[in-house]
Amino acid sequence: MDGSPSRRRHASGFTFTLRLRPSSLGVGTSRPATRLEATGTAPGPVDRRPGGSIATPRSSGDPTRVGVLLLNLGGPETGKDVEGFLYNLFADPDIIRLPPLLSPLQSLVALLISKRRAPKSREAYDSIGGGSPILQYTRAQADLMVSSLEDRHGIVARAYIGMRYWYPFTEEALDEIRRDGINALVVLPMYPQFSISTSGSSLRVLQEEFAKRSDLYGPHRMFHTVIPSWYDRPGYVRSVANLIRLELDSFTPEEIEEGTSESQPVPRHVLFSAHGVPASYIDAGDPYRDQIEDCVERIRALLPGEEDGVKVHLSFQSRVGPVEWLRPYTDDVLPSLGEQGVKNLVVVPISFVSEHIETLEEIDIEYRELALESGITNWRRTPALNTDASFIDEIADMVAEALNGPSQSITEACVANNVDNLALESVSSHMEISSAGVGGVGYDDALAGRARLRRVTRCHQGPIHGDSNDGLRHGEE
Ligand SMILES: C=CC1=C(C)c2cc3[nH]c(cc4nc(cc5[nH]c(cc1n2)c(C)c5CCC(=O)O)C(CCC(=O)O)=C4C)c(C)c3C=C
Ligand SMILES: [Fe+2]
Repeated sequence: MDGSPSRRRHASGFTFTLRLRPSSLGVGTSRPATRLEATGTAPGPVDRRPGGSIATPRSSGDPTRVGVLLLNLGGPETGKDVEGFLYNLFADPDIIRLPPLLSPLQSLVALLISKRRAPKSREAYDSIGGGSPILQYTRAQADLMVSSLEDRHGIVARAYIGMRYWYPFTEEALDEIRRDGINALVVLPMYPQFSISTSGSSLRVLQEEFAKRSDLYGPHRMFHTVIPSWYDRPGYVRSVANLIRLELDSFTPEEIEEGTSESQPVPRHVLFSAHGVPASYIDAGDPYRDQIEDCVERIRALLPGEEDGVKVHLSFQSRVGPVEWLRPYTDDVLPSLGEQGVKNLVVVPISFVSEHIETLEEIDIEYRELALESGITNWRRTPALNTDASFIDEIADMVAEALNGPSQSITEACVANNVDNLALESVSSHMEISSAGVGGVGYDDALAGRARLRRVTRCHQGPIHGDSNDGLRHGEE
């Protein structure tokens, strides 16, 4: 933006003007800043219309104060956080959804599973230094995005981090947003592809908070818009492709020769390893697998093809518990590639934009070991995008476009992505809970095996989710 007013037309025909003005709202910057200011003039009740852009709440007449809320999963910072973090994760009905009759037991189920899983999980965190780096990376991304937003678009904004399962929780971020008087909020899940279990779950929390306090978060006080997924953004796709090309180029002529045989004419292989979800989520309308496949295809199009000696594969990692997850599983694909004579492999953690336990431990330690045992001798892994400059600019561009383009409310984003289409229907009267056989998501077979997810069509316009757990959340005072 160049400081001159830019006009946008709402789908409904209402026009308002965004103008840049000097301001002191900059975060972490001492130079003269500019403020995105909306100068919508028409009086009236509410100027956020479906499909319209973010504009100033009419009743206040305040200048627009822009906030960007980055949503992420969160992770334990030390070994003693692990059990509480796991409890919060398994208490989330978007991770384990019990049949309605059993939903009062969600906390108990979460308690049993988190207790059982904690030692193994703690060991994994110990192997990467004792805690998750996800918050540090998200903070760095937030700070750099704020600078890029100002440098590239002249938009001064504050960034907030809302984690789903550990500090700083989304509710804390909302407190800050309110204290800072933010009245135009862009909600950006740090998951490129939408899943009901990740972005959907975080949006649910926001929706609940907004519904509880419509006096604070209603459109007369604060407009919001959501960027539900962004796996198809050319800048993001290019950034990932660039990282892969760097790794592909690092194979030496000797390695290329070693990787070329009669049984394996393609010397270099790329394995996109996406976080899995239970297969039943996809049956219930979770767009995640389609978005992963589309994303991989877009990146593949920017890489050398088979004729240039590169072959691309996709698999799914990190499954938990006894239910069927998206296939093929990464731990099946690695041995299979080894059997096919693959020697040179670049693994790409495709659903993550920062390093954490599932890149640093699961891929770098467990899968690497499996690959080497399987005969894949020359192992590479692309780093997560982390603070990659072109990626940071891309998220800043997304935010700028979201502020100026048609808005999408949380409810609209949830409905468009089938959030709340999951409900468990128990097909058994046998509903005992036992920790025996609980291997992860596995509340035991009595629940997992004899219950199935079914598709329901329920589109809430108010609070989209009334059956939250009992309010007990580990980590909270
Ligand atoms: C796209 C990303 C993710 C999806 C989809 C997802 C679904 C999902 N995850 C679990 C269970 C666990 N996830 C855990 C950690 C974890 N998961 C993601 C991302 C996605 N999860 C991240 C970024 C992290 C790491 C956070 C960190 O600490 O760095 C864990 C805890 C680790 C462990 O004990 O293995 C569990 C458990 C389920 C059940 C699920 C879909 C239903
Ligand atoms: Fe996960």
